[in-house]
Amino acid sequence: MKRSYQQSSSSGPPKSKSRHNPDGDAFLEDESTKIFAKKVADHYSARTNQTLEEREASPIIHLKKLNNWIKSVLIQLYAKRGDAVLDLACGKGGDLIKWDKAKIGYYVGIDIADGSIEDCRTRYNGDADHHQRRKKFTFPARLLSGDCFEVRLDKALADDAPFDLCSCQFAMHYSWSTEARARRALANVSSLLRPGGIFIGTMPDANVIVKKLRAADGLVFGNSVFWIQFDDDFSEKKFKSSSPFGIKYKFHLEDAVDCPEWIVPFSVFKSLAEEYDLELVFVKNSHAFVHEYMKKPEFIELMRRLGALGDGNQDQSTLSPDEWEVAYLYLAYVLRKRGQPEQNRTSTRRDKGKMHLEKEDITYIRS
Ligand SMILES: C[S@@+](CC[C@H](N)C(=O)[O-])C[C@H]1O[C@@H](n2cnc3c(N)ncnc32)[C@H](O)[C@@H]1O
Repeated sequence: MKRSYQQSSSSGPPKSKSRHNPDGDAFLEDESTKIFAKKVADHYSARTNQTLEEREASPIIHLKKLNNWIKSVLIQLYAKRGDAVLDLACGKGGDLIKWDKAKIGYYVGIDIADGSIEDCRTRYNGDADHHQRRKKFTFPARLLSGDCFEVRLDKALADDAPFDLCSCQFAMHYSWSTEARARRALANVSSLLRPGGIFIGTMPDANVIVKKLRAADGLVFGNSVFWIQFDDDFSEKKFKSSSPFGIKYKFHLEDAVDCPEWIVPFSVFKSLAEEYDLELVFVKNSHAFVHEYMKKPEFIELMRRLGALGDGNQDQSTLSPDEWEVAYLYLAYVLRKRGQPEQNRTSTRRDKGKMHLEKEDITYIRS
């Protein structure tokens, strides 16, 4: 039975008036939720592609490389040849090469930021890759622009599902502004994954953020590359377990992020996911993730190639302590959709995608 977390929230977060309809289907959003979703979309849409030189000069270049390593490890662990992949909040398509290396069979990417989807399209086509011109991707693709934490995706993607793997990298926390959005996010993942399908992701680690908040003098903390600021509403630094949604903070990461985000208490995420038949395989803070997978030769070699810790040769540069502290703010998770995989899964879905995407091929889904 679905439980609503908002029943006893007479004070404290969330301030939002959104409500989960216990019947399950109708979700109402209030204006402030829409405004914040638009703020997030505008922020990411406005971020332009960097040249290789600009990227290498970034104060968080090694953190970006470390995050790419974490995503690559997740993809290498769970993506199989021929898989149909759904990339929720795909951004500018920064993971396309990783999917290509995993030899997936079909890719659907969706993001709320129109500008990012357009960049993803050009990157997929190989027209304007800012890193290098590369050979064509080997999998057909489809791109959509829309709010994947608000819109029902099962209808928009009826011809593309079921997916073998769903990925949501550094984005699930944007769904946690209200219970309705958090549920929509998980309902979308669950309804689109096949039984036995895998959901991989990365998001902020609420335990670490709250611990740092409590250790700080005021409501702001950070270092040379990031700061996090909570509103006065949270001056007591206490969070009710009955109100786990809408705990907003402002996140600034040099050369990357500057927008509102929401705390995702992992225990709530885990139990809400179970309501949608998604069972936890593992969760690991990024530090523990690095320690665990840096024991394996293939991932040590991948780290060397990506250069997150420097290239081990003449290059003396490496991840700074401040970047390593930012890495600690994140965790990686893997969930599995309950049920047994079907023996003979039909794969007509790859015919739905194209190998070259025109502007008109992008589907705009609006609520
Ligand atoms: C930190 S970026 C990560 C992008 C990509 N997943 C990656 O790892 O490179 C967060 C992304 O989430 C997207 N996003 C935020 N809210 C969203 C929503 N409601 N629906 C779809 N995408 C959303 C942003 O537009 C942005 O591209």
